Parts: sequence; C-alpha cells; structure tokens
Amino acid sequence: ENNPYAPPCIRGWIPWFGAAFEFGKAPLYFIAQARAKYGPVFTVYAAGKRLTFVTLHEDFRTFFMSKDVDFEQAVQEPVYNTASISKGSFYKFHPACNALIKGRLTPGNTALLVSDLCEEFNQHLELLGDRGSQQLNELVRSVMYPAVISNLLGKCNAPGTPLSRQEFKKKFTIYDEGFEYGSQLPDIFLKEWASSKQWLLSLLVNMVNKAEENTYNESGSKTLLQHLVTTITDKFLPNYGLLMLWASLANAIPITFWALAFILSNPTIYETAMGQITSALKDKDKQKTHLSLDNLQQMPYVKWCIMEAIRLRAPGAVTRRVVRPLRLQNYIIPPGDMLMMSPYWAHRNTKYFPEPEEFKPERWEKADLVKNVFLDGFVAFGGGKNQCPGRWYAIMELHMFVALILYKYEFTLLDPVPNPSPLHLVGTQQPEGPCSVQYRHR
Ligand code: HEM
Repeated sequence: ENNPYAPPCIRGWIPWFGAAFEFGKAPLYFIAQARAKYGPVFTVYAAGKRLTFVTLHEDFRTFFMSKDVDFEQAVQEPVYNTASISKGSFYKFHPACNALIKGRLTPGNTALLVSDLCEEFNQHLELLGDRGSQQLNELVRSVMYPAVISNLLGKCNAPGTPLSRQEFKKKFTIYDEGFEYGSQLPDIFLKEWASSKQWLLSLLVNMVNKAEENTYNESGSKTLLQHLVTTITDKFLPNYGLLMLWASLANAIPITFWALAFILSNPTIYETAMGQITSALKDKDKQKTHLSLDNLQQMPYVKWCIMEAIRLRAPGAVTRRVVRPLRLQNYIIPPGDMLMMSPYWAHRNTKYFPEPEEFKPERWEKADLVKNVFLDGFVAFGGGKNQCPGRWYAIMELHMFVALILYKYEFTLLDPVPNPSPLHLVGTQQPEGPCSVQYRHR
C-alpha cells in the first residue's frame, strides 16, 4: 500500500468507486488525458482494480517480454466470464491451444487457405445481388461471418440458409458488442448477452460433435476446429471453440469496415487502389473472380491500405498481469497490478508515425511486408509469446476481401466516415455512428 516507488495513482472523488465512473465514460480518451497529466507510467484505481498503464515505446519490450508479467493470469477471469472456461482448465490447456493456432496459421499454412477463402467470398458477395444499399458494417458482417467460419471451422459448420445466416449474425453481434462488459460482469447482470452466449455455445457443441465424427475434410486436410478437438481433451472444448471463433471475427471485421470506408472516402487513394486491382485482375470474371496469392502480391498498395486501417483503428488496450515486482522507469510496479498498453495511442506517437491521424497508406512502403516485417512502433497485434497468432491470416483475409469487393462492386458512400466510439478498450475500434453505402455490380 505505501510503496514509495509506485507510479502516480489516479483515484476519483468517491473512494470506493475510485476512478471507475470517469474512466468508464470514455476510457480511450481518459488514457490520453491521464498520460498528459501524470506522466508515462500511471495507475488507475477503478472498481477495486489497479490498472497500470505503460505508454512509452521503450517500455513495450518489458511489457511483452518480461518474465515478471503474465498473459494467462491477465485474461483468465475475462475468459471465465465470456466463455465459462474454468480456471483450472484454462491454465492447463491455454498454452497448447495457443501453440496450435500459431502453428496452423503461419504464413505458409495461411497460403493454403487462400483458394477456399476466395471461393467463399465470391459466393457470399454474389448474394448481395446486382445493386442495393445498406449499412457498410452490416454488409461486411453478412459476407465475412459465413465465409470465415467455413474457411476455418469447415464448410459443414457455416450457416447454410439465409435464415440461419441472419440468426448467427444477430446472436454473434450481440455477443461481440457486449463482450467488453461481459468480460467484467457475471451473467446475471446481462440477460440478453448471456442468452446469446448460450446460443453460440450450443452451436459450438454441434460443430465439435461433427468434428469428432469426421476427423478429416473431404480434401484430406484438417480444419482449425478439427485440430482443436485433438488438443483440448476436457468438457470445455466447445467453449474454447467459441473463444477461437470470437477471436477470428471480432477484430478483423471492424478493420474491414474502416479500410473500405477510408478508401471509398478518399478519391486519390481509391484511384490508386483500383488501378492496382484492375491491372492485377484484368479480365477476370466479375461473378466468379479467382484470385491467387500471386494476384495479391501484385497489389501491394491495397495491402498498405489494410495495414494503415489496422494502425489507425488498433485495439484500445492489451493486458498482462504483474506477477513479481516489476521495474519500469524509476518505478516498481507491485504484483497483482494489471499492466495495460494501448496500441491505439502507441500508433499516435509522431516519432514513429508522422501526421498520425492521417490515413496514409504510403507510410507502409518502408516496411518489408513481403518478408512479414511491420513498421517500427506498430503493435496492433500485441507482442511476445502471446502475440496474435491470427495476424497473417487477418492480413491475407482483409487484403483479399477488399480487392474482391472493389473489383466486383462500385460503391457510393452515403454518410461521412464516422468517428471511432470512445467506449471500448478491448479490441479494435468500432464506428460511433451509421455509415451507409449504395452499391452496384460492375
Ligand atoms: C486485424 C485483425 C486482428 C487484430 C488487430 C488482432 C489483434 C490481437 C491482439 C492485440 C491480441 C492479443 C495479443 C497480446 O496480448 O499480445 C490477439 C490475440 C489473439 N488473436 Fe488476434 N487480431 C486480429 C485478427 C485475428 C484473427 C483473424 C484470428 C484468427 C484467425 C485471431 C486470433 C487470435 C487469437 C486466438 C488470440 C489469442 C492468443 C492467445 O490466447 O494467446 N486474431 N489478437
């Protein structure tokens, strides 16, 4: 309690609630204000928890690599609240689960998923019809949900009728939108959210049963889910499946929305991207557009647009738990503290990203993306041994989706690009307001 080396601690006026109220209103902006006022390392005491923020790039290595901080202990409680996985099970199986996903989604293995994913995207993009208008984020969801489920969990597990796709979209959206509160509160406070979670869990029970019956695909390979079935051997298997499903959709979908919105709202960027897409895909069919890894490599500018959207709308925070006294700057952070790092704010450091608020795809020219090297200071996927194992898949998936949809459809943005909502710390940023588009098949 009276640690003289502890960083400045922010408490609110109401002692018990601490800063929870102020923090909860707009946590993303609270971080920036607190940093300006209290310096690069500070603790927020909120709702009985100590959250210590690490804001200097020079400390990120410690955040990701130190043996005195731990990923599993930081996320165990949220994992229990969102997927009902017991503490014992999580500590037992999480390392193997993480290693599995990492191994299945290396750049090389991701390349093997390209042609199936392309087929899925084609199929679901064509369901949009010749023309229409709708919310851009709804449109992205309706194509990406079934396509990615099919690609990662198996074709037999993707919702196969318009009605079941509609229902999945509805349940998953509720689950995803409530994930942040759901990760902190017991189910009894969140009825609708908890019932969507139960619905999704039963769905995963079915998927797992099928994966246990058919341990291989028609093609003789295994889906990520079929691999998971052999790794998790306790009763929480479907629950791990749900978390994996959430992780594979929750961050990638908002980024797809932003990437499209940024491109469509900027005529020069749009022209450059379209130039590359049309010259790479030339006279390919516009209904069944076969797009290969080579084609993707012919559109580096489109990839820069994806990377730039990820940079600008990066997760609000990633977390670790301090397990032994941790030295940072001139402070000693006590065990038990949650350690927080904000990729969103890290990407607004002008030393690494001049004109940080601008959508400037060209800044990615300096990164050796062909060799899978990002820009210095880029931390959207976290780091260390718990760095996002889906990052190569995410980049490939978004690159392909954006190229395909722009090749097939012409869009008109009917609203200005919305601001990001200041309400969320978990995951990539969500739009604050509506953004509708009109589209027409080319
Ligand atoms: C643009 C899209 C994405 C972003 C920005 C993103 C970001 C992140 C971040 C920041 C973490 C935590 C890392 C840390 O604490 O150091 C994470 C974890 C994770 N991500 Fe992603 N992610 C994306 C897409 C995906 C996709 C497409 C998949 C699956 C195919 C995926 C699977 C996972 C999994 C399974 C974890 C948990 C890892 C663990 O348990 O150790 N992510 N992601």
